[in-house]
This record gives sequence, C-alpha cells and structure tokens, in this order.
Amino acid sequence: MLIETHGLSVRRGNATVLRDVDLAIAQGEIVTIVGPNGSGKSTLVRALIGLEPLSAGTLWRKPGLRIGYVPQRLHVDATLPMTVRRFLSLPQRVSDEAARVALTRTGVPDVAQRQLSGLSGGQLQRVLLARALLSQPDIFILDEPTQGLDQPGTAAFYRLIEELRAETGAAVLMVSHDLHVVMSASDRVICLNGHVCCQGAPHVVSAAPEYRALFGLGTGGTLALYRHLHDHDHDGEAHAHNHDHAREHEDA
Ligand SMILES: Nc1ncnc2c1ncn2[C@@H]1O[C@H](COP(=O)(O)OP(=O)(O)OP(=O)(O)O)[C@@H](O)[C@H]1O
Repeated sequence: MLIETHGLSVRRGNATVLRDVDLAIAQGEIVTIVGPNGSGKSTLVRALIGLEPLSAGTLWRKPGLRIGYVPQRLHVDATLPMTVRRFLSLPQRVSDEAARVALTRTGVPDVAQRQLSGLSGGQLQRVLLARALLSQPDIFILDEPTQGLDQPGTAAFYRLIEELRAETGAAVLMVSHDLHVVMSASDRVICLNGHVCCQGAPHVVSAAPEYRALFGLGTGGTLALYRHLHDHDHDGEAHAHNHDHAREHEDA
C-alpha cells in the first residue's frame, strides 16, 4: 500500500467535513473520487497530502512516499514575473534537460520561457503535471485537473495521465466530475459525501442499465451516477454505508 486511512475525520470549526473515511491506495492503481459539490473531495485530498490536520483517525503513508500533486487551481499573480522554467525549479532545482524532457512529455515543449500568467488553462495544467512528474512520484494526486478545459482537452489530458501511469508505474488518485473518465480510466471509484458512501470497480457500475441510460448526460450525469450507486446493491462489490439523504437532496 502507498496510503491508508482508518476512521479519518476532519473538522472545520463546528462542522465535520469528513468523517470516518477508510481508504487504501495500492501501487499503480488509478482511483477516482466522485461526489457532489462540498462533499469533502478537496479536503480529503489535502488531508492525504498532509495539508489538513485530522480531528480523528489515522493516516499512514509509505515511508518516503513521493507525491506529485496537481492542485485544483493555481492562482497565478499576473504582477509576479515567473517563467515556466523557473517555476519548475520550485521548490527543488531541476536541470534544464530534466525540465525540457518533462515539458516535452506533457505536451508543452515550447513554453519554458513563457510567463506562467500568460499560459492557457490547458497549458498551465500540463506545466503543473510536468512539475509533478519531475518529483518522480510514487503517486500522482490530481484535484479536478481538467476544470475549465474543453472536451478534447480533457480527454487528451486523461490519456496523458494513463500513459504516465503505464510508463512510471505510479498510482493515480484524482477527483473528477467527468463520467467518461471515471468509467474508462479508473480502476476504482470512491463516492464521497462527507464519508465514503460506496466504492467499487467502475464496471460494476457501468454494467447497470440505469448507468447506461445516464452515460453521456454530461454535468447532470455525475450526480445521477452518484445516486445510482447508492440505490443499488452490486452483489457486495460496492459497499453501501449509511448515508445522508438530507445532504444529498440539499445538494441536488
Ligand atoms: N477554508 C475553508 N474554511 C471553511 N470551510 C471550508 C473551507 N474549505 C472548504 N470548506 C467546507 O468544507 C466542505 C468540503 O469542502 P471541499 O472543498 O472539500 O468539497 P469538494 O467536494 O471538493 O467540493 P467541490 O466539488 O465544490 O470542489 C464544504 O462544506 C466547504 O464549504
């Protein structure tokens, strides 16, 4: 295992944002977290990285685990001059050659001397991925890395993630709202709503007629998928836990 949690909980003020989360990520697998807005996906990712203190439970990371984190958003201050090349050497200095190889591998070979603030959304995501790649991670952790990209851009980005997984053997943990990605590119799907509502192999979900009817519905489809997973028993392959219907309806 690379990362394992037991009973992980996170509070913010009086609110419990995450409660009793048990999960484990093994080497080389692609795990996708889905869930409605505000269900704690980003908080979970940040907790796994060590950016959120736990209020209860345990978090174990393999000793020496290297994480390549691609955040949901990077707020680039346009008044702060910063070339892509310099950015790639933060916090750890990398050679020109390593930077060139990483940018080429992520499909943006010509941006090294460009200002970070002048990149398109798609270029910036690839630069962030190049930076993650440079840390030679055991696991990539990506929080909605394709937010703001168009459909072809999104598809190409996820193909790249899969290629990198195959080439490096790194695991991938990502938050995604894109149903096609969840179904085609994940080994395992975790549904979150403040706690783990259910998890299982995507084929278990995609085999269901209800899911087929939903496939391709776009943004509405994610929540529908999420409901579907709650409403059906998948022969024990997905584990249903108690879940918070009031919250679900509120989010709908
Ligand atoms: N900095 C913060 N201070 C206080 N509450 C916060 C903070 N960040 C998030 N929260 C709250 O924690 C809960 C979980 O937020 P989180 O961002 O983890 O959800 P999410 O599933 O990633 O949502 P989204 O799909 O909208 O990105 C929400 O109720 C949110 O309002």
